[in-house]
Amino acid sequence: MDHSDVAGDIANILLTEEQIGAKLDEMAAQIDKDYEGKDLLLVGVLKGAVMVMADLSRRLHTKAEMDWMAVSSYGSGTKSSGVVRILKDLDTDLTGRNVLIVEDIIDSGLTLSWLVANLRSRGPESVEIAAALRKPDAAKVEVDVKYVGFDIPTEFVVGYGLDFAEKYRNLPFVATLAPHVYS
Ligand SMILES: O=P(O)(O)OC[C@H]1O[C@H](OP(=O)(O)OP(=O)(O)O)[C@H](O)[C@@H]1O
Ligand SMILES: Nc1nc2[nH]cnc2c(=O)[nH]1
Ligand SMILES: [Mg+2]
Repeated sequence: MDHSDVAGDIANILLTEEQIGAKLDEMAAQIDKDYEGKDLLLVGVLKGAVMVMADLSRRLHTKAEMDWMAVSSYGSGTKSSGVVRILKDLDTDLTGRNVLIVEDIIDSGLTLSWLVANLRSRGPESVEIAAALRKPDAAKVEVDVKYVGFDIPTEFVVGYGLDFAEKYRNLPFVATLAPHVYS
């Protein structure tokens, strides 16, 4: 195996591509029910949410717009700094809109609690959250999540949009990394 092959860096696969796909089917069906007859604006949080946005939005029958925000609280490390910065703001005016924030993971909850408050201050009709993953035991602030894929243990995971130092986002599954990767 050469050093560009990621297989040797994976310790444990927590969620397979099939498991993620089946869960997104359920989440999309529920969102379709809840937003029937309403306008829907999906707000993806770059960069981690790219995969879940692509896969969840393509399962919806509801007419939806998409916009993107980039906020960062992690930098290149594995711990949240608690400081959220807007790196790229929305292009869309949220006045009167039904906003559904699409996220890859809720860990401490700091990113989303900040983001929900920020978006709510812009005069939307509603703001809800859809997240593929959540770490219940890592919560530092409670975040009210309407649609959640999987609750996972408090371990640093990569794949399906989630990176370590910008790598591993392109893995189709969610996994932990082998210890040698961190040293
Ligand atoms: O609940 P929290 O502890 O706040 O963590 C969750 C956030 O951290 C990650 O983003 P990150 O800031 O690493 O940027 P990225 O999406 O570009 O990887 C992840 O994509 C969430 O947005
Ligand atoms: N890659 C990655 N980013 C995160 N951001 C918050 N929690 C995590 C995690 O477990 N993995
Ligand atoms: Mg993110």
